[in-house]
Amino acid sequence: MVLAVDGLRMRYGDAEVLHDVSFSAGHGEVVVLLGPNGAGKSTTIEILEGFRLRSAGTVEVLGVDPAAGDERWRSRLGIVLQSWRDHGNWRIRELLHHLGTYYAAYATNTIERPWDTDELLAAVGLSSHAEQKIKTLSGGQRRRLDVAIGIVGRPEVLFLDEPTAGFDPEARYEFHNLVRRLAAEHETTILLTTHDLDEASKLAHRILILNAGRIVAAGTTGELTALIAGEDEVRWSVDGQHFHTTTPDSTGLARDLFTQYGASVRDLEVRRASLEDTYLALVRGQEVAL
Ligand SMILES: Nc1ncnc2c1ncn2[C@@H]1O[C@H](COP(=O)(O)OP(=O)(O)OP(=O)(O)O)[C@@H](O)[C@H]1O
Repeated sequence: MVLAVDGLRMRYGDAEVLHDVSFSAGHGEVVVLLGPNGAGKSTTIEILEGFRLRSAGTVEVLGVDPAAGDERWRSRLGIVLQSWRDHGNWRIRELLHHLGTYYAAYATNTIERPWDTDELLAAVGLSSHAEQKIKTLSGGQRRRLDVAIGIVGRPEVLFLDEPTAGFDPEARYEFHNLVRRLAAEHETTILLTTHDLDEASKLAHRILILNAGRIVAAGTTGELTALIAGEDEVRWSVDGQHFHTTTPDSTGLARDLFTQYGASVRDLEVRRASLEDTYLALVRGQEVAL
């Protein structure tokens, strides 16, 4: 296992913010941590990065306890924090090149380090800004640079804390492709936090829903959606009259409609219970068939 977390607990003073969190992830797996503000996502990720010391439980990242990770171990991780602002006067290409030199000593027979600067600029869509000073970038461009800084050392594990906050739809789409590529071609294990359910659905091999410091559900989008034994919403029209109902068997309803009204059935629309329904039910503490 690349990530192995068992019985993780975290306390800030008297407040226990993580209670018995356990999960694992293998090579090339994309795991998404979803949860409301204050659920403990950043705390979890910061403990795995070795930035915070846990109160209890066992944690291993690439077989090493993050509390005891050395430089070689750190060189195998990529980290994109929620936000950091510095290096404003550096130019984009210079900074990436400079940061990359740190990783050269940690290249292996199978992993070439660092990532070639021009290839990296192209991968994050910053080629045309390479000579600009960082302080002149827009918010979304700055976030792309954060991602580039996170992956310049060709990490085996990548931690991304809300990486797409501020991205426009095209940047988000390209970023999703990049994440898939890193996982599929480079076998990078990725732990990502987001508030965007659509993003979680698109990227995750597995979603962990964290609420008030506990994992309240884990699984694929399909598995999580199935937890809500929801009724589908069905809309249609016949001869210009619009209808709307809910049913647990939308396929059967559609079959009956076509048998009865044939080609007069128009505008048929079925909305299945979504990840959003499950998520909202879980974080509002409603009963869900776990
Ligand atoms: N340094 C700290 N000292 C005390 N409490 C903290 C500290 N850092 C975080 N907390 C508390 O721990 C809890 C979890 O915070 P965390 O930042 O991990 O949540 P999150 O899920 O990442 O939230 P968000 O979605 O808002 O980023 C919150 O209640 C927060 O107030």
